[in-house]
Amino acid sequence: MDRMEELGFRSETDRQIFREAAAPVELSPFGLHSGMFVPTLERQGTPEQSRKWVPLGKSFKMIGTYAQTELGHGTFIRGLETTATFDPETQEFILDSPTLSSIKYWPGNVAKTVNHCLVMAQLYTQGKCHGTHLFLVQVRNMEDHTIMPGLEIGDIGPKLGFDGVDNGFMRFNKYRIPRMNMLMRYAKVLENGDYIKPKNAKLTYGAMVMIRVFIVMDAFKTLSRAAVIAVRYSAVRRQSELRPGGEEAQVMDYQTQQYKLFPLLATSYAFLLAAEGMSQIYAKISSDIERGNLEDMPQLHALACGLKAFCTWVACEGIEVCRMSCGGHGYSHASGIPKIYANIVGACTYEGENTVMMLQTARYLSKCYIRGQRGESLPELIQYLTTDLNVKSTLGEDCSFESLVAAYSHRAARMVAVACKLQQTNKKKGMAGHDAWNKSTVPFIAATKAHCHLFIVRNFVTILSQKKIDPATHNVLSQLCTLYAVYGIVENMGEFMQDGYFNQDQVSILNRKVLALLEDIRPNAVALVDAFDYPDHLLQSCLGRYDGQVYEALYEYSKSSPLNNTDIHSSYYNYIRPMMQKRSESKNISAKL
Ligand SMILES: CCCCCCCC/C=C\CCCCCCCCCC(=O)SCCNC(=O)CCNC(=O)[C@H](O)C(C)(C)COP(=O)(O)OP(=O)(O)OC[C@H]1O[C@@H](n2cnc3c(N)ncnc32)[C@H](O)[C@@H]1OP(=O)(O)O
Ligand SMILES: Cc1cc2nc3c(=O)[nH]c(=O)nc-3n(C[C@H](O)[C@H](O)[C@H](O)COP(=O)(O)OP(=O)(O)OC[C@H]3O[C@@H](n4cnc5c(N)ncnc54)[C@H](O)[C@@H]3O)c2cc1C
Repeated sequence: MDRMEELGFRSETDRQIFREAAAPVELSPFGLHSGMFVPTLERQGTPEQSRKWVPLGKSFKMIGTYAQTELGHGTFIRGLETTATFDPETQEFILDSPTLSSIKYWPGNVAKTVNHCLVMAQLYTQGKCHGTHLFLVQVRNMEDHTIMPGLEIGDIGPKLGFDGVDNGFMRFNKYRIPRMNMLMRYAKVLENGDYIKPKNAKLTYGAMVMIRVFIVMDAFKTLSRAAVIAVRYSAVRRQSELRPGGEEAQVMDYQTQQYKLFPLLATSYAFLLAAEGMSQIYAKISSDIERGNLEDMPQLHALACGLKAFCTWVACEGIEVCRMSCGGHGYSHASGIPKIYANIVGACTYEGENTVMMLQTARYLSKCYIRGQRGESLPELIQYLTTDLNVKSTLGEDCSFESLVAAYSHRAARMVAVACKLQQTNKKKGMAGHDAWNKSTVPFIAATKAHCHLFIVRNFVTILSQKKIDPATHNVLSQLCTLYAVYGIVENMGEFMQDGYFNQDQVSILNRKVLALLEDIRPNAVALVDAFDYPDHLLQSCLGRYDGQVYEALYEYSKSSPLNNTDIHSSYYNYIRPMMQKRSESKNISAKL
C-alpha cells in the first residue's frame, strides 16, 4: 500500500498488477476490498455516501468485503433471509439472522481481515418487505479489531484453494446500524420510513455484474499462465524418438501435444480480446445506467453472465489439459499449475454458479428469439438469431473469417431455435410456463454456449479487421484466430453438422486446416507465450521458466521441501521403527533375512 503510494500508482489496473507481483499466485486478503467493496460504495452509494466512505476505503482506513451468500441461499438472492428492519424512532436499521440458514456464509475475508461489510439483506419498513438491499455494516472495533457486540463471526475452514482468503460466517443478533448506512443511490428509506423504489430493482445487483466482467479477464489470465508454463516446458522436455535412431524429440514436436496446447494458446488470445471487448461494453452501458438510461441493462446482464460462465469453464478445462501435458511434473506444485487451477475453479461457482448464469443468458436469448420471430428489431449482437437457417456453408479451402463467423452464427441461431421450439412445444402440450422452461434448459445451455462461442470468434475477427497491426503480427494473430475458430468447429462438429450445414468436403477441409495450423504456429509458439510478458516471479513455476533451466529448478525446489530438513524423519522413531521392531520380535524375520 505504502509502496504503491510512493510509486504514484493511481489507476486500479496498475495497483492490481503491483499487488499480484507483490504476492504472486496467492490471492490477496484485500482482493474483495479493492475489487468489490470500494467499487460498490462508489456505484451504489449516493454522492454524499461515496464522498464520505470511498476515501476511507481507498486509504484502507476502512477495510471491507461483500457479504451476500448465506448457509441456505447463494444463487436465489430473493430467498436470502437476513433482515434489515427500519426503526423510525431511533433512525436505525436492525440487522438480524432469524434462522440457521440465514447465517452469512462464504463472504471472503469476513473471518479475520475486514472491519466493515456490505451486507445484502431483506429490507423491512412500515411492516412491509421491499426485497434485498445493501447496507454498510461495521463488524469489528476500529481500535482493537474485536468483533462488535451483537455479531458472531468465524472462519468457514479449509477449501480447495483460496488459501489467502479467510472466507467466513457471520450471524447478526438484532444489530443496529444508522439509517444512512443503507446504500441509497437507487432505492431510499426516508426518515419517516417511506420507501422510494429504484427505477429497476436489479440495480442493487450492479456489483455482481461488474465482477462477472472482471472474471472474464481472470479466465484469460489464468489460462494464459498455464499455457505459458506448458508451452515453455514442452520446448524443453525431450521424450522418446520421433525419428527412429534420432535424438529425443522436444515433446512440443509431437502433433498430439500441439493439438493439446496450441488451441489453448489461441483461446488465451481470444479470451484476452473478449475480456477487453466485454470491458468496453460494460463501461459504455454502465455509464448509461448511471445516467438513468436502463435500456441496455438486460443485454449487459446477459452478456456478463454468459461470458463469465463460458470463459471460466473453458479456462478450467484448459488449465487441466496444460497440467496433464506437463506429464508427472505438472502434478507437482513446482509446476505452478495446481494453484492456478485451484484458485480459478472457484470462479465457476462464485459470483453466480455457472449453470445458473448460463440460464440467465438463455432466458434473454429466448426472449430475443420471440421478438425476432415477431419481426421486432434486436440488439446488434443478437441479430444473427434472425438469419435464414436453410442456407448452407460457403466455406472453402482458405477457411475465410467470413465463412467461419457465418458458421458460428448459423450454429448458435439453430441451437437457440431448437431450444426455443422445445420450450414452445412443451407449452403447447399444456405444461405451465415454468415447467416448459425447466424441461428445455439442457438444450438452452448448449445453445447459450454456442452463443458465447460466437461472440468470442466474432470479436477476434472484428479486431483483426479493424485494428492497425503490423503485417507479420497480423499474420500470426490471424493463424491463432483461425485455429481458435476451426478447432472449435472440429471439436463440436455434431452441432455444426446436424442440419447438414457443412458438406463432407468442407468437414475434410476443416480437419486438414487444424493440422496445417499446428505446423504454422509451431515456430512461433514460444514467442507467442513470451509475448504475454509474465515474469518468472509471477508464474512461480519451475517448468515455465523463461531461461528453460527446468531440471535445475526442480532439483532446487525439491531440496527445499521441509521433509528434507532432517535425514531421518520423526515418523521413523514414532511409528516405523516400533512397527518393524514388533514384527521382527514376533516373527524373527531379520534372522531369516
Ligand atoms: C497464478 C494465478 C493467479 C491468479 C488467480 C486468479 C484467480 C481468481 C481470480 C480473482 C480472485 C479475486 C477474488 C474474487 C473473490 C470472489 C468474489 C466472490 C463474491 C461472490 O460470490 S458475491 C455473491 C455472488 N452471488 C451471486 O452471483 C448470486 C447469483 N444469483 C443472481 O445473480 C440472481 O439471483 C439470478 C441472476 C440467479 C436471478 O435470479 P431470479 O430469481 O431468476 O431472478 P430475479 O432475481 O427475480 O430477476 C428477475 C429478472 O431480472 C433479471 N436480472 C437478474 N439479475 C440481473 C442483473 N444483475 N441485471 C439485470 N437484470 C437482472 C433476471 O434475468 C430476470 O429477468 P427476466 O424476468 O427473465 O427478463
Ligand atoms: C471461493 C468462493 C468465494 C466466495 N466468496 C463469496 C463472497 O465473497 N461473498 C459472498 O456473498 N459469497 C461468496 N461465495 C458464495 C458464492 O457466491 C455462491 O456459492 C454462489 O453464488 C453459488 O450459490 P450456491 O452456493 O447457493 O449454489 P447452489 O445454487 O446451491 O448450487 C447448487 C447446484 O444447484 C444448481 N442450481 C441452483 N439453482 C438453480 C436453478 N435456478 N436452475 C438450475 N440449477 C440450479 C446449480 O447449478 C448447482 O449445480 C463464494 C463462493 C466460493 C466458492
